[in-house]
Amino acid sequence: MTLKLGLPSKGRLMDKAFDWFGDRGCAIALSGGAREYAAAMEGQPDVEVVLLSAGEIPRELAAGRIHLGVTGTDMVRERIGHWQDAVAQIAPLGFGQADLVIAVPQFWVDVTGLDDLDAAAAAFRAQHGHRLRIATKYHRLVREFLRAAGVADYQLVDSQGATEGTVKNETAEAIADITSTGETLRANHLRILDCEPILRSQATLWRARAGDWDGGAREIWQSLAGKLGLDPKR
Ligand SMILES: Nc1ncnc2c1ncn2[C@@H]1O[C@H](COP(=O)(O)OP(=O)(O)OP(=O)(O)O)[C@@H](O)[C@H]1O
Ligand SMILES: O=P(O)(O)OC[C@H]1O[C@H](OP(=O)(O)OP(=O)(O)O)[C@H](O)[C@@H]1O
Repeated sequence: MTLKLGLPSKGRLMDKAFDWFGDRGCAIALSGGAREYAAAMEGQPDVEVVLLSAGEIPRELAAGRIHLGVTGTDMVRERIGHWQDAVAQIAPLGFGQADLVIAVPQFWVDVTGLDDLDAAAAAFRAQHGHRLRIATKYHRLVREFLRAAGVADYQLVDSQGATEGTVKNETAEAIADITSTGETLRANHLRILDCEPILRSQATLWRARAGDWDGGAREIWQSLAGKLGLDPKR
């Protein structure tokens, strides 16, 4: 029996996740070449490191195919309905911080807050005969947020990457995406709406509620949690 730990398979999130475990005495290293999606935790043959797309880790956790996983809060909340029923949040990891925000063109000088967006959306529909388009990959989170804010006259258009470019490309009037430094938004002449972010996200260690925990995985996790200084009961 092994404990399956899902980690992001590339980029900053992978490097920082490896560092986080390494800093706590559980070094993880790629076990094949740099391009082979294989890694192992030193001295822990009972922990199987599974490298996955950050966006797919929520699904694997929810299905119980991995016991533990590292991915952003945004990914879990967007991709798992009733996420608390499917996963337990073990610990925020202190990296991958980013805010999910709504941004509009800088030249929309009359639109600063959510009320203005609502008004602009109604005016847009009256003028153009279709709803204002907001490009995003965070459909669930944006819908919930705008419903709570009373903004209804919009439509979401799916954008799985380069979302900030959709306004210039005229496939959307506004966007909702993750930002950390704000550079990508500024470079694309967009301005964040003056309101709380939809979500403040960071990389987090999650535990699957489903899956096979009884054949030894629970004990491996309890031992690993001790090494990592985490609460094994979470
Ligand atoms: N600029 C950023 N700064 C910090 N964290 C970020 C930034 N952009 C994205 N993230 C976080 O990184 C995680 C992965 O996001 P992203 O959408 O970039 O996945 P990806 O790189 O496309 O990965 P994959 O394609 O493998 O799913 C998310 O939790 C997200 O919040
Ligand atoms: O506020 P900033 O510091 O400019 O960061 C924001 C950018 O970072 C993420 O993109 P990433 O580089 O991860 O690539 P992606 O767009 O392909 O997901 C996100 O989608 C933004 O585009």
